[in-house]
Amino acid sequence: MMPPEQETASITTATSNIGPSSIVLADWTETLTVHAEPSVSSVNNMSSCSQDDQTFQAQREPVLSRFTILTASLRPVTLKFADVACTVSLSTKGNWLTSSEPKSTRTVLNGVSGIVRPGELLAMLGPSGSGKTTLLTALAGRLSGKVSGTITYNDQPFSSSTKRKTGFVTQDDVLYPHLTVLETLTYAALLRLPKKLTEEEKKEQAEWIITELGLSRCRHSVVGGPLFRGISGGERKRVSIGHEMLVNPSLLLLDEPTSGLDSTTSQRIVATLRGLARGGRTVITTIHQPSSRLYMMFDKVVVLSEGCPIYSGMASRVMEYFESLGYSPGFNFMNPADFLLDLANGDL
Ligand SMILES: Nc1ncnc2c1ncn2[C@@H]1O[C@H](COP(=O)(O)OP(=O)(O)OP(=O)(O)O)[C@@H](O)[C@H]1O
Repeated sequence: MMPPEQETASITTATSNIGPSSIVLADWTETLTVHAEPSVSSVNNMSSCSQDDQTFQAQREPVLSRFTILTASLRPVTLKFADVACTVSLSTKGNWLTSSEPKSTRTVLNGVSGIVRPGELLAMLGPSGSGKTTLLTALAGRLSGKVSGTITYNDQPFSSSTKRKTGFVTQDDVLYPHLTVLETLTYAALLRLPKKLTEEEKKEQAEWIITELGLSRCRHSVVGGPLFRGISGGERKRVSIGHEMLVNPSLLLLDEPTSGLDSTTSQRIVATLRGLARGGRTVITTIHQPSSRLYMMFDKVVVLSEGCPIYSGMASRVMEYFESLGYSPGFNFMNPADFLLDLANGDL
């Protein structure tokens, strides 16, 4: 049921809001702007991936030199995945509860394909257990050995260079509960940024992230943990995203960045991700049940049902595609994400 990728249209949609000078990330309490990024045309005119990247890079350089150290290291990544499958072993040996059983396997992903270019935000949708996290982990290069199919980054296999360009925000973030937001990001900056930067420059980058992600109000609050209260869930997610943003990843993958958050905070986080994508990054996120407002911010979606793709392509074309197959929502104004989840659950 998966349609072919329709790339020409996707690029136009994905980049239509890119401005030449600055990008508003999200409407947090502070005014948030991110440095100048590539012009619309630099991404719109892409024809092949490698050519895309060269054009993109060439047009970025003069602009980048005016901005932060973080932006200057950006290297666009085009991620392609084809026929990705993953099988896991279920039981290997018996224990005192169960008798010894023959080794069995389960296919948790099967035949998933897609492409995400710099400037695009791709969302993976599907019911719980459909394989979203597994696919995200595979795309982050963290499932080697268990995955078949092809996953390439600028037409190359995963490498240590790709790893350096990749940020991965997991569902269960690991942050030190006793540190404040400022301390968390400053220590991360001191440890993770290149040695060629001075301590002052590294601290500046941590400050920059705090402003960009609207964390100024809670900069001196402790992160907290299960045993004592700290910052809110949404702020915590933003600290985790900031932690990965510090190394200015060209490829950013996030597992459920909006889980447990109210719709306004979720919208701000997705707007931030979209802003990061518009800055020339390739951004991929899993998401459970996005509202229609969130759905509209996605450039592309991959919809999984029991590990199999039922759609991979432009977010804006999904209804049109399923209507052409004879599936349509019962009424006019249905959230596309709800419709897709009903389909993936086999409820339509
Ligand atoms: N190593 C493993 N061993 C056994 N089963 C696994 C393993 N990894 C994944 N699975 C199974 O694969 C399926 C897909 O898991 P995955 O975490 O990718 O789903 P998901 O769509 O992200 O779910 P959720 O939305 O609930 O987080 C699940 O049924 C899970 O139990």
